[in-house]
Amino acid sequence: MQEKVTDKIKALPKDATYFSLEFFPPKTPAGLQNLHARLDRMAKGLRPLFVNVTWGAGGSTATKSLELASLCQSLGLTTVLHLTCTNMSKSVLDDALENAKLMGIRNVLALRGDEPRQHEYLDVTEQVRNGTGEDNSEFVYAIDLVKYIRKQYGEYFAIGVAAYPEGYAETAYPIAQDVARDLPYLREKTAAGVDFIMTQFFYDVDAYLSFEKTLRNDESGVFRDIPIIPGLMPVQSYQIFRRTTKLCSVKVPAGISDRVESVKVDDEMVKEKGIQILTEMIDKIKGSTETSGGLPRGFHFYTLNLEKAVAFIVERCNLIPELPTSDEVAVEDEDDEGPALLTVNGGGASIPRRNRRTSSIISDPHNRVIVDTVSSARSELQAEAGEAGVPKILDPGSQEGNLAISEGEGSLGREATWDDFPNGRWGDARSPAFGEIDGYGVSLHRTPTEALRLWGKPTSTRDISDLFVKNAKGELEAMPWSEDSLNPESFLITQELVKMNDKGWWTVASQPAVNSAKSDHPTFGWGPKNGFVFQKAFVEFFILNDEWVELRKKLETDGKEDVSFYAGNKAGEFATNMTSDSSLNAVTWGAFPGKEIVTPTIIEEVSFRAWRDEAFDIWSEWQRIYPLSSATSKLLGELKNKLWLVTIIHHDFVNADGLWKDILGL
Ligand SMILES: Cc1cc2nc3c(=O)[nH]c(=O)nc-3n(C[C@H](O)[C@H](O)[C@H](O)COP(=O)(O)OP(=O)(O)OC[C@H]3O[C@@H](n4cnc5c(N)ncnc54)[C@H](O)[C@@H]3O)c2cc1C
Ligand SMILES: NC(=O)c1ccc[n+]([C@@H]2O[C@H](COP(=O)([O-])OP(=O)(O)OC[C@H]3O[C@@H](n4cnc5c(N)ncnc54)[C@H](O)[C@@H]3O)[C@@H](O)[C@H]2O)c1
Repeated sequence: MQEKVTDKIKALPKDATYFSLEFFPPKTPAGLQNLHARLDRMAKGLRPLFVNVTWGAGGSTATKSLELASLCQSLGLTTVLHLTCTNMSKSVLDDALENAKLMGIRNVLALRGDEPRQHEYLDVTEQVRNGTGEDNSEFVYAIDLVKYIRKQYGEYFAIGVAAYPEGYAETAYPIAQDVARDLPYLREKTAAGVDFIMTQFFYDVDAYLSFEKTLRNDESGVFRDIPIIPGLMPVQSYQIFRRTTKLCSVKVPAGISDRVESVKVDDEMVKEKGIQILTEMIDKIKGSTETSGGLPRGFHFYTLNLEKAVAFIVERCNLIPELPTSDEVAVEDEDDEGPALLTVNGGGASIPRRNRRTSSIISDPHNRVIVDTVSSARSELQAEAGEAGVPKILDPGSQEGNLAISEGEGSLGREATWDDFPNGRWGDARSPAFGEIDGYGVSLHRTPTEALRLWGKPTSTRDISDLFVKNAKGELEAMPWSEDSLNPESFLITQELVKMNDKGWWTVASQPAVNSAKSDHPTFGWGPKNGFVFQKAFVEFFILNDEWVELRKKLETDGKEDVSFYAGNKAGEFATNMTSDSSLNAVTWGAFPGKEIVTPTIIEEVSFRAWRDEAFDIWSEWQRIYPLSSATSKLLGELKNKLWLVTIIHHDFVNADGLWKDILGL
């Protein structure tokens, strides 16, 4: 039976610090396998007090979230399962709570999720999935979930809720974020039986401390001695920083934004600056004891399933707890479940020992490197031991070794942090971070009001083409598939994108070819200084079935030598000209002094398939903002069944016009 996080916090000395790590269910099976290794390493090297597992709004990740929660439990990590309550069947909720209990989970973060949808917006399949046949209208706000869990499970679960230090951002209504407006609701929600509060991330520490003070001094007294755990988002990359702060309406104080902006073309420097910024933020919060409620200070990290930045931050801030004494640690046997660890005495170099269960991921090329490294490192170790003539002492704790690996030290560290440059969300599908920005599931990232403002009520394919054309010209800031405006590099191919969209080949992603640019190039640059970066042109777009049949013939004859393509539709049909399902296409790569070639963007079948499903779900998400009987809902519903999503990669990156002129005939 696992512990409640509140009991673990209570057991700490009052002046102690602790931290928690949040993970989301990876999009691909390989991502989950790699997260397993990562979680294991972070559990041993960083020793968080607990971990959180996110939940896709509307129950969209129900199975995967429970799977990940179970993995965390199996690694001995105290787990907080997030749960949302709107737009999903009560039976999904009941199953989740029951499964959580069966797994021994004692902690739930009770959330609302998206705004509840009205009946006239739900189609039949949705009504079945959402259980609108069963009445789930009792769930409108998170407080309803808190009350429900208390009613059904008494004190079994420790219940946490979300709070917003800068005020809740509700773009559906034209009102500014306002802590004072939220306060009565947060008070009521907390009084309904809440044990701890976790906050939205922020970069403005003064705003956070003022929020904390407001809560502690609230005359109701409900916040006086409840754990309030500030949320922190490490700066993983410039793009992710920009995107997440914008999506969550998080303010960035000028001092912080200047520091990140000043190094934005150097990914390593961005990460390093981010580590410094977070370290300073944590130190300031640690130093502010008068609003801590007399409780140990906790910090919650939104990891985005990456490890390097978090490992550095918790180490620099001295948040990693001491190891238990040696008699509390059981020595793991080679046949045990879970990787055991070998450490050279006092040397800080640790070597994960593979066991049967983890051997299945050896088929992954990245992990193959790990295994090779392990065996060579092991023989080095043996040789060393032989020369010295004394056997090395095993240290199964090996916190330092794991920490060094999480921070990227040595060849094992390079393998642990191989996905540390996720340029855009869509790096390598084997990365646990692949394809996500918050782990809350498929979303328009817009409220219905905002979506209507942007995209209106299209009733014909011409209307849809017009929206895509405006987006390609930079006149419309977002489309359902591209939540941000196009990157400056896309303006090199504006004419081509406009032509495609105008003829109804609706583009959602693209890049021009680049036959080498300096890594600090204002438009194409990324990665560390003094490097050179390259790109193959690619374009991804929706196309109507009949036109795809024609285009495919052309690709298979004219383009045979120079292009790879992947195509798929909502019904699950799939087409490619690649001969093996394991072949991949590096479309962006960089050569940097002292480093192997870095390939941050890879297009391959597994990532295409994962994205294809999501891309068609986004059509459904868009459709859902219109009443079911409306012409727009009908149009979007029909279109998603008639379209193919196609990605075409042009390999001859020296010929910058090749894709657009020779292949697509634009
Ligand atoms: C730490 C954290 C973790 C999260 N994890 C997830 C996750 O795993 N999956 C996911 O989908 N989302 C997650 N979210 C996002 C969350 O679901 C959304 O922000 C959601 O829109 C609001 O959820 P809530 O629980 O804060 O809602 P609520 O507490 O219901 O509040 C929502 C808004 O309604 C207002 N309100 C509350 N009660 C009333 C009332 N009676 N009358 C009028 N207004 C009221 C509140 O002031 C607030 O403005 C997370 C957010 C945070 C901060
Ligand atoms: N083929 C795959 O395997 C795969 C997998 C996942 C995601 N994706 C694509 O990546 C996109 C999001 O990933 P990201 O966050 O890394 O992308 P991003 O937002 O960084 O965009 C990638 C590139 O596409 C350009 N772009 C954006 N919107 C466009 C549009 N409407 N038309 C033409 N070009 C556009 C951007 O300017 C940028 O250069 C998805 O929309 C999807 O199309 C592809």
